[in-house]
Amino acid sequence: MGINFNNYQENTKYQLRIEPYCRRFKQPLQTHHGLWRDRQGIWIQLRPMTASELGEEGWGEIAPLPSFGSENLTEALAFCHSFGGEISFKQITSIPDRFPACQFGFESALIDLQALEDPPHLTNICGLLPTGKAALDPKLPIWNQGYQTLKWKIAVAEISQELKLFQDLLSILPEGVKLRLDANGGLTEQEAHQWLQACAGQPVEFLEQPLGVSEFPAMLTLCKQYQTPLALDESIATWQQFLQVYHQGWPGIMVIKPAIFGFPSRLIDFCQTHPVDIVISSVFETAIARKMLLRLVATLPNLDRALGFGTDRWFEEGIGGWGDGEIGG
Ligand SMILES: O=C(O)CCC(=O)c1ccccc1C(=O)O
Ligand SMILES: [Mg+2]
Repeated sequence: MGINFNNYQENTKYQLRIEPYCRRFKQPLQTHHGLWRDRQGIWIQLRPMTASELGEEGWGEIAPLPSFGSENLTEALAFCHSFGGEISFKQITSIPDRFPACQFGFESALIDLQALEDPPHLTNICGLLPTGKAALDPKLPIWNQGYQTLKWKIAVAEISQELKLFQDLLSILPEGVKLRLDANGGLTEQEAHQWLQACAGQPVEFLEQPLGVSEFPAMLTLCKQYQTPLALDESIATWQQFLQVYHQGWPGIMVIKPAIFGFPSRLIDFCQTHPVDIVISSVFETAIARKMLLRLVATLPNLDRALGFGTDRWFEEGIGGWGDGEIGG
């Protein structure tokens, strides 16, 4: 199923409401990009201005991530305000590629207006461990929430120290659980070799973005040298980068963050016509964007890998798309 907007909707103008938000994490997240304490973004609401078959209102969320190449919050907010409280279907489908988070937010709101059924709840989620030694605390709730896949950020401390922590982590990893290691582009080539050697024979699903965006050829080489699969994230954060990497024949996994990837309809069209091994991942968006992500998950073919939605449990209140129950099964 692609996304078809009916003619009725194409001729519609919408009243636009803009609501910036800020949500704090329970604890900051340490990554190679730095320390992250809260999530700021914009909720938007569209209301058709003429009588229509559509719902009365549609919600979308703009959750920029400038460190991955999207517009920043100030740019997104100025863009939203430039419409003076009214926007047309044509204006939405013409949002330029330099506003990928806005493309996602506005098209999500159009899709929400079609009043489709609520997307299904999910179970195959990858949990997000705290960074560093904190992951080793056996009292962390995450160890008892039924996750079959857990992500751990690396490239934040000195490598020999991290490799030692990795061994400790492996020793407490429950039977059958797999790890995803995310370096956020922070390793040197030599360190990437050290990590991939340490991963041999271990329950590691993949190593994500070992090297920086400019080092694509080196990652292509690494892919061929080790059993542990590699995944690209920062390298394919924008649509243009994604297409380039795809056409250069990347044989590994691709982590897609729909909230910063532009129009959801474009992603659906691409995945329905090209075989790709993708992981859908969160950017700490809230429940409104999450609803669109769940709709995507229900629509995209061949999504066999756990979803990178473990970010929900980092917020103060439950905003997840699957209630407060246990995950897994
Ligand atoms: O993908 C996941 O499992 C969790 C999400 C995650 O790691 C993340 C969240 C926000 C910004 C960047 C990243 C990342 O994958 O690097
Ligand atoms: Mg990543």
